[in-house]
Amino acid sequence: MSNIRIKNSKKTLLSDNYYTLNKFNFDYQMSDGSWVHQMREVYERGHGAGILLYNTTKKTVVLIKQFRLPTFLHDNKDGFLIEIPAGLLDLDNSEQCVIRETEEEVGIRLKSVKKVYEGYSSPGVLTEKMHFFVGEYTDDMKVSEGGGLESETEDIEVLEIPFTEAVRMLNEGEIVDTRTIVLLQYAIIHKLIN
Ligand SMILES: Nc1nc2c(ncn2[C@@H]2O[C@H](COP(=O)(O)OP(=O)(O)O[C@H]3O[C@H](CO)[C@@H](O)[C@H](O)[C@@H]3O)[C@@H](O)[C@H]2O)c(=O)[nH]1
Ligand SMILES: [Mg+2]
Repeated sequence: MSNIRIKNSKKTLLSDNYYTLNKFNFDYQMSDGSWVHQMREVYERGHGAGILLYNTTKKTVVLIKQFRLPTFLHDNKDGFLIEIPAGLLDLDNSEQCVIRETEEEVGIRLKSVKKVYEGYSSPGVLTEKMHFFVGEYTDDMKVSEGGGLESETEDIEVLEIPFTEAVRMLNEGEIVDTRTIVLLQYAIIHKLIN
């Protein structure tokens, strides 16, 4: 059996307002070799990068809080979510993107970052691949208040909190953003802060 298990793919545009939603009709070869017809909707909004900022002296991390409409529409009472700083990749590479987003969102100017994972955000429906970073910060890297771009009507609260408090929030279900969960777990596993 060939590695390529789909054929006769036909794409139909459903929406291209801000990002792009397409419907795909295609034939899919099942594991037993038979062919079936399938339809899937796929949302294309590019790729993303996010970072866990940590300070080994103060034993703190920097997270952000912002309104996320989809969470408000489902279960998240006031719609505000605690997250890692993150953004959509423009034409730049993921390191440059995450350094730019860090300065825009939390006002910290990083010199270097470390990529730790790449992973699909929601592979059943989104094309997006997320690039995960960690970065060490110190107080002298603070260059502004952050808060996001006014031109994009971003409204971001910056939270610098003890790592132990972030871990408590993770364990008690107060942090419900998957990307933030992933990087806090990375920090625990790799003992970024002792
Ligand atoms: N007008 C309009 N503006 C939009 C829309 N969607 C997004 N935007 C604008 O695009 C900006 C995107 O900000 P970024 O910081 O680049 O992205 P992000 O929303 O933080 O996304 C990050 O987190 C997502 C997880 O929720 C990730 O999916 C994404 O890859 C990235 O890491 C928003 O502030 C907003 O101004 C829309 O439908 N309409
Ligand atoms: Mg963002």
